[in-house]
Amino acid sequence: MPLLEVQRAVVQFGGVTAVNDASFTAERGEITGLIGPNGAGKTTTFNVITGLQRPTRGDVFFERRKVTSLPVHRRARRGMARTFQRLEAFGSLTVRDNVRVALDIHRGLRGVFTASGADIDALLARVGISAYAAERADSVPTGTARLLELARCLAGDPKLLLLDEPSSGLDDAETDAFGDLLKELAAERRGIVMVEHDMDLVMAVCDQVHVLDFGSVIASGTPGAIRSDPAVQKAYLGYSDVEDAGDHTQELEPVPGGVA
Ligand SMILES: Nc1ncnc2c1ncn2[C@@H]1O[C@H](COP(=O)(O)OP(=O)(O)OP(=O)(O)O)[C@@H](O)[C@H]1O
Repeated sequence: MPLLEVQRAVVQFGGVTAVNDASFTAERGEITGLIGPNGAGKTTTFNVITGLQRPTRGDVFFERRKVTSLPVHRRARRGMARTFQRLEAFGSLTVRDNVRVALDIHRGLRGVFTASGADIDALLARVGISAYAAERADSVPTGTARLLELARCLAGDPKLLLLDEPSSGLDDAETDAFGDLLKELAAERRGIVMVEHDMDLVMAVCDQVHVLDFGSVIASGTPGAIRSDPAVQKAYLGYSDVEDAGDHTQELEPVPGGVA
């Protein structure tokens, strides 16, 4: 039984169908990629999973239980954590105090109110931002702020991590280290679902990839299968034929002005 199951989700905003009968799963211990061109419905799908958006139709199951109508905080309490495309840390607090607050909130829910320094240090070290501990969160580079978001999520020891474009702002070396960290987190039996535009990262770390286009899941499979899927190449590159796509099949980079 999958950790997460999205079943025939539909989200309509007036006349716009942002998510169109989308079904997919994510497993414990695996990294699942959710990819697709701009406007494909990825963020809306995340909102449906976490409870920010009630689907027009369809359901979400987490650990076999239907959570479609549960509010965000109750899903969080069951073990879902999410980072946002837009950064959410407290800008005027230090990086260290942001992690402290996150730990206090999560532990407070369990009746323990003081985060130990060692726990904070461990989380900062885990995501590789110890050097920034004393800096204000609004003064650190974007990539560091994204890693801070991840540390804040991990403070709750989540079963499912939903990451919205986590590598944006990271340089190549940081992205490689981040990929290794994701694999470690998955090896701890967490499920990870990642919306990500960096196809090299997606191809390197994901166990399964689901491709959204105009709100529909047009392909699901391993990175290798996805890369050679003609429907995916068409959505990303405007090619309908694998042969036509030529060397671009290795890249899967969205074309500027392509499907939006
Ligand atoms: N609150 C809203 N009201 C109306 N339309 C919306 C709303 N939110 C999203 N949409 C529309 O739904 C579609 C899917 O948007 P969504 O942000 O989920 O796509 P996305 O795949 O995350 O895009 P991106 O890669 O650019 O972040 C788009 O056409 C978008 O304009």
